[in-house]
Amino acid sequence: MSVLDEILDGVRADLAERQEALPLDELKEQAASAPTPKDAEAALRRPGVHVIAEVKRASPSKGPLAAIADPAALARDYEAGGAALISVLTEQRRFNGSLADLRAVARAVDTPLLRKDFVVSSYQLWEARAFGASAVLLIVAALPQEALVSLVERARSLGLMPLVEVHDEDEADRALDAGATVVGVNARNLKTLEVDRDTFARLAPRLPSDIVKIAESGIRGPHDLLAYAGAGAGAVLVGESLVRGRNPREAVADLVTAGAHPALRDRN
Ligand SMILES: O=C(O)c1ccccc1NCC(=O)[C@H](O)[C@H](O)COP(=O)(O)O
Repeated sequence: MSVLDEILDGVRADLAERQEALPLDELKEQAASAPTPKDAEAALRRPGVHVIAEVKRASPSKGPLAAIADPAALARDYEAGGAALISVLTEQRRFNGSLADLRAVARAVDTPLLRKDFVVSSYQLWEARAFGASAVLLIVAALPQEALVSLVERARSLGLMPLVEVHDEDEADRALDAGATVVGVNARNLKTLEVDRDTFARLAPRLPSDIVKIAESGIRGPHDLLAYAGAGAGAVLVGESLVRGRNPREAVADLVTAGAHPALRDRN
């Protein structure tokens, strides 16, 4: 069984418990009283190469990364550093995240939030909406095509931007067929967990120019952002190097400064 399959088994079990505890109708009522989602895609389409800063406590590849006792305080640092979006990992078993983290961050910042999880059901989209997200991650490798198409449409109908994540050529084609307009290329192979920073440059030419292209994983600092920018990235998604660093606000600001270089301004 692959790491992704193991994660998905846990996600389905946890989801079944939450669905048992809170029927969909009640969750929909909570979503209806949540604030209107922000326009995450517009934030990514502004000139420059943007930073999506991630609240990430642990990962399958590295184990514990950072305690993050106060995710809201970390998110405020990310916002002060200029992050265009903040990603909050809500998967519990392997990433030690939660929907409570998402809610705490939503109450603390104005920056649009990405719910980063392993979405397999529209119930999780309603949760994302109810807990304050403006965007959701949809991983092509985790979804049959029919489900992907339906979740892309449903996310949009709830006002959430679908960020569709791919790892290879076939998945990139599936993302486009599903109507994705924002595509993340994850350099982390979900079978081996190894990071190959050449993946983005290989897949980017396959994605039309009007697609927002996000380079995900393994970004250590401005030099990686600039390399991804050179290969066509409109944004980078960064977790580990921010949560392990000494000053997340400064680290985000350094990335944002690199992404705002005049040579990169007119590319989106
Ligand atoms: O991070 C992992 O080990 C991982 C393993 C299996 C599935 C997903 C995984 N990570 C999710 C992500 O995509 C990253 O959190 C995100 O791209 C940030 O990556 P990094 O900057 O390398 O922490």
